[in-house]
Amino acid sequence: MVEFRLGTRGSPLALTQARMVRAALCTAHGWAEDAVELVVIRTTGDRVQDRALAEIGGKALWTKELDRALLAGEIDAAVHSMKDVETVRPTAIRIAAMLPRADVRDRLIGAESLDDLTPGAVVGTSSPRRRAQLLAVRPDLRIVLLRGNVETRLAKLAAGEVDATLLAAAGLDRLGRGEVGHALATDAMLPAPAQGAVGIEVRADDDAAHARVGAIDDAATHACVAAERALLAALKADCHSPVAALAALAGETLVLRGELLAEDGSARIEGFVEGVATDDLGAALAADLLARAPEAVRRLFAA
Ligand SMILES: NCc1[nH]cc(CCC(=O)O)c1CC(=O)O
Repeated sequence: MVEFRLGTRGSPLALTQARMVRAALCTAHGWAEDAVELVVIRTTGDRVQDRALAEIGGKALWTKELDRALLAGEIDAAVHSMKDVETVRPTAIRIAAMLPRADVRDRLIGAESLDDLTPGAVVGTSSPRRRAQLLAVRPDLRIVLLRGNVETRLAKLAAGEVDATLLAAAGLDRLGRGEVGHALATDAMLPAPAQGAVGIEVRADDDAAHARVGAIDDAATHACVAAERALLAALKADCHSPVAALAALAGETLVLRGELLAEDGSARIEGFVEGVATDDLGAALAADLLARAPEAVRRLFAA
């Protein structure tokens, strides 16, 4: 008997993550696997493959159709890569849980390290953050747009369309491609806010779904990702902004690192704050970074 309907995108990574959520729910509640039905929903981001996502209009590319299904009662919860979830969500929807976070790092594929990329190498990415971070250390690189799901990007690399690319370790690992590429230390390449985290959203008024999903929440991941998202929110930025952030918990203390970049990598402002995990940390770090950013960078944010 179906106890719970879980909405997900249909990409191989999304499906893998949805299956992980299903397994966690079944374990937590003693359900058989068929108690959780996976409902595949196609999003704008899945449909439009030929343009930079930032161009399509940015917001809600991966969430709008799942939001609609959730609010219409067609699904009880929606699974997302938290990295792709806007900071401002409909008030009728809330994040009920996050799975334990995976490897947060980016992997470089096509060279052993950033230093090993040949002069003028062509690196494919559709992420303004990765583009800016690459150019900050290697202004000689040619950064070109590379889109598609993880397997598509790897195929384009294999076909010689680009010399190298960067992908999240989390996605590669979850797809069983853990052998691909070389992980970059977070000091060299701070990840995107919420990278490696899978979140589950429910309707704000659905207390039953909230309780069921809340049972699988990883509190440490949730606190760290909330802090990273608070920084992004305070900057009025989104996943198409040249912003990196990573939080870590040491006991009760949360350390939030962040980075703003000029789109061409010509400026890079880094900082960190620490304290009790609240939204104030993100706001404090945003204010500090903006205060130290040159006008050309500040203009990109908090507009
Ligand atoms: N923006 C696409 C996206 N959203 C989540 C992941 C990977 C999994 C994750 O970071 O949680 C990816 C691909 C990538 O950046 O390599």
